[in-house]
Amino acid sequence: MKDILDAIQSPDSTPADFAALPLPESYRAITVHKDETEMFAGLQTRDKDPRKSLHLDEVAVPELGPGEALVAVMASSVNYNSVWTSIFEPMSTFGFLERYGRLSELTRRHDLPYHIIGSDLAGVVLRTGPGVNAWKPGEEVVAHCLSVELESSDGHNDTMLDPEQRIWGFETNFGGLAEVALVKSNQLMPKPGHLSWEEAAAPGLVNSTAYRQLVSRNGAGMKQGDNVLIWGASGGLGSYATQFALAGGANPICVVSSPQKAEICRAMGAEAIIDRNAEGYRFWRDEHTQDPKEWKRFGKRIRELTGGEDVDIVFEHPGRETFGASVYVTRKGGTIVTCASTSGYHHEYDNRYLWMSLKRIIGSHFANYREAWEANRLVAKGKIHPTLSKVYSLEETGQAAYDVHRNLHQGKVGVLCLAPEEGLGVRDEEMRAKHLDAINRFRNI
Ligand SMILES: C/C=C/C(=O)SCCNC(=O)CCNC(=O)[C@H](O)C(C)(C)COP(=O)(O)OP(=O)(O)OC[C@H]1O[C@@H](n2cnc3c(N)ncnc32)[C@H](O)[C@@H]1OP(=O)(O)O
Ligand SMILES: NC(=O)C1=CN([C@@H]2O[C@H](COP(=O)(O)OP(=O)(O)OC[C@H]3O[C@@H](n4cnc5c(N)ncnc54)[C@H](OP(=O)(O)O)[C@@H]3O)[C@@H](O)[C@H]2O)C=CC1
Repeated sequence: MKDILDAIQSPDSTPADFAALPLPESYRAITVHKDETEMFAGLQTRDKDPRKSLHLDEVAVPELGPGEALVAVMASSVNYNSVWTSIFEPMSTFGFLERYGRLSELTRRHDLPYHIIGSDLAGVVLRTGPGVNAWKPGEEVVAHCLSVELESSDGHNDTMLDPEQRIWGFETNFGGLAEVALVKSNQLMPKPGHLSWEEAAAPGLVNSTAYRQLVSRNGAGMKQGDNVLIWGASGGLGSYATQFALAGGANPICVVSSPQKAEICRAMGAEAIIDRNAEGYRFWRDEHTQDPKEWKRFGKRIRELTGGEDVDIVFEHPGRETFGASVYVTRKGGTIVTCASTSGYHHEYDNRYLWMSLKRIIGSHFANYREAWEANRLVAKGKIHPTLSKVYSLEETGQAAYDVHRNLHQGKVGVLCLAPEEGLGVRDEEMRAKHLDAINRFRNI
């Protein structure tokens, strides 16, 4: 592993040097264990502690198949799907690995008693499998997390519709929170040269998801001037949705839960901000009953901020807690676009406000190949910036996931894998200098 790191850090290394480097037999990786899936039985969701279930293990390097690449991972990031994996909710991810393992001789590799997690990476290609021509050892890359087989025509127009669509590092093994990762080569994209390893690893999953959900015609198809209500506007998804809204000439109405988070949204350029904590919205009177008066109070607040307009789009992900309010405050003909249900997946809303006002609910999930590429291109062009706040070592991944689980973080939380320190891997200092303030906006707050 040391030789690999030395090659990555040497400016003189050539593709041939990388191709000639022997692969290690094993590497360090963050895992959950199949024999521990019941460890939190009986606990409330918030009390399930990722620090207890996430392990740092030495694991074997997987066999490389056709169309695949092994990547030396310099940095990764924590996504909420890793939190779900670590607390075994809504189900253990080992069921996904077993199902994938049944697909073919080659996919059987994924069905192991340990699951190497992580759905983002920035690093360097070490080896490519047969049939890979577009990528070579030594190339600096990021990887998006869409894994598809594309054997069915269902996914040939929109790769998210492939019946064998999976999220790498969540529904497949050999993810990015590790020193080495196995990906399909069409997950690879060029690493933006003006970013460090940990900055480059931060946007991938959430940036691509927010792009499809908000910008793409497969999602809400946001246009100039749209009022966009963004829940968790300084969080993982929300910090990119806010940037897309601002960059696309829309008007984000950012919902956050503290003055500090409100300040971050202001620093990004948003003006309409709601501190849901300070304003004390209680959309649920009790576990079973919502309070439409609170929906209305929330709607009035939005109208105050927009000069009397309702929102064209709601960028939804909290789910049960907020969904009734989201449907209510959407304008006639508007769109609620949802990609998650952090607070509960059984939503309740008053359907009269949906059908009588001709609103639409759109389900959105990650991004297709093209959308992920377009989202990465915007980062590479300095139009969208990483929202990295804090960086942990690989050993500390449990703590990093705990922070995200307990909503103690801002934006994105990074993890150094092979990178010995922060700030390495920048290749375009001139471009970086132009965007430095924006790149550092979330740091250490
Ligand atoms: C990029 C980052 C993303 C995120 O962070 S997202 C947030 C994290 N993700 C989640 O929380 C989602 C986790 N996944 C799940 O909870 C489950 O994954 C799903 C609920 C999505 C699906 O459940 P399942 O049990 O895996 O799938 P089924 O489709 O219900 O299949 C079970 C059996 O039911 C059959 N079936 C499906 N649809 C129908 C139908 N319409 N009529 C009759 N049968 C149906 C299937 O074929 C299959 O059958 P057979 O077991 O024999 O293979
Ligand atoms: N389908 C897909 O492709 C994807 C789905 N997801 C899912 O989306 C969800 C969010 O992910 P991500 O943005 O990375 O997570 P983060 O935790 O980084 O951000 C979410 C933000 O939502 C806000 N929030 C949380 N709970 C509530 C609530 N009950 N009511 C209102 N606001 C709330 C919080 O902001 P504040 O406290 O400031 O209001 C929080 O910071 C997760 O469930 C994740 O699994 C994520 C990426 C892709």
